[in-house]
Amino acid sequence: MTRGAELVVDNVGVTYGQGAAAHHVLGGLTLKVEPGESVCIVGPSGAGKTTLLRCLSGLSKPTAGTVSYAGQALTGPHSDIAVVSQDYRGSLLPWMRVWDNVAFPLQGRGVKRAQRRRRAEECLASVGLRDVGDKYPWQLSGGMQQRVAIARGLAYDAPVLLMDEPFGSVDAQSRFDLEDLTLRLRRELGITVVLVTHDIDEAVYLGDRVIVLGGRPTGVLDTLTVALGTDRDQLSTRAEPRFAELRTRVLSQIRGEDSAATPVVAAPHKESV
Ligand SMILES: Nc1ncnc2c1ncn2[C@@H]1O[C@H](COP(=O)(O)OP(=O)(O)OP(=O)(O)O)[C@@H](O)[C@H]1O
Repeated sequence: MTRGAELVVDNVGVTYGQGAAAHHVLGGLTLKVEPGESVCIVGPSGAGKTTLLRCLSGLSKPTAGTVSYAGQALTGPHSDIAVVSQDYRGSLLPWMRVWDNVAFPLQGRGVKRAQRRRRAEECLASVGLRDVGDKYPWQLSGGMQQRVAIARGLAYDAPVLLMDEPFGSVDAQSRFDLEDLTLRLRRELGITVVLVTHDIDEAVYLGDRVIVLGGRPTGVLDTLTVALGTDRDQLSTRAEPRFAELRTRVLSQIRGEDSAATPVVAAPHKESV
């Protein structure tokens, strides 16, 4: 079961500033995301991953080219497209109870309170959180708060979920749990996931495809198909030789990009960018 429609980025360019101060971040960037696909986007810091995600969400308009959804150019936020960001602390409203935070997007649609509450509880249950609806976000752990942010992304019943480095601020165990949650939600709800991450292992673990960004201005450097099946497991999938091959390929590309940008680079301790 897949839902939603194709997202297409066609020859997109984004330039910040003007004249001598112009900074051409994205240039001629083209990619397509199929309904129900999980696509992970990696690239060096400052490559423009967040900028690209903002264009995909309709929150930013490209300077050149088009982003379209279901064959229509995006001119603003679309009700089919939900966004989950890294900064759950900034995105959850501390004075609202958890269920109200989750149901917040539905208020603007005129959904009645009782219905909002029911939907919020459903979404909280689907991210493994029950009996926390009446708490406040600050009464929950970081991992739980990020689950609440994901539940809010689901509240709209949007078939497309855009996630910007969503698990960057949680501990390692919560991160694994949230990765598995993302895989499960995608499988059960048939949603499309586009996820930006600095963690190459995470990109390979979660993606049907990994898109590597790079160049000046940034374009698509490589697209890897991750043929690791849909049933993935933190231990056995990561131990597969194919997994190691893919992460090595992505890492070497990103390291190449980094060393092109800065001649002196300290050796990273872990495979993240
Ligand atoms: N609103 C803005 N105005 C001016 N420059 C911006 C703006 N947003 C981003 N930039 C610049 O565009 C470049 C790309 O930023 P962006 O946040 O998209 O990169 P990123 O790949 O997501 O980075 P990181 O991996 O470090 O989060 C950076 O040089 C950044 O300083």
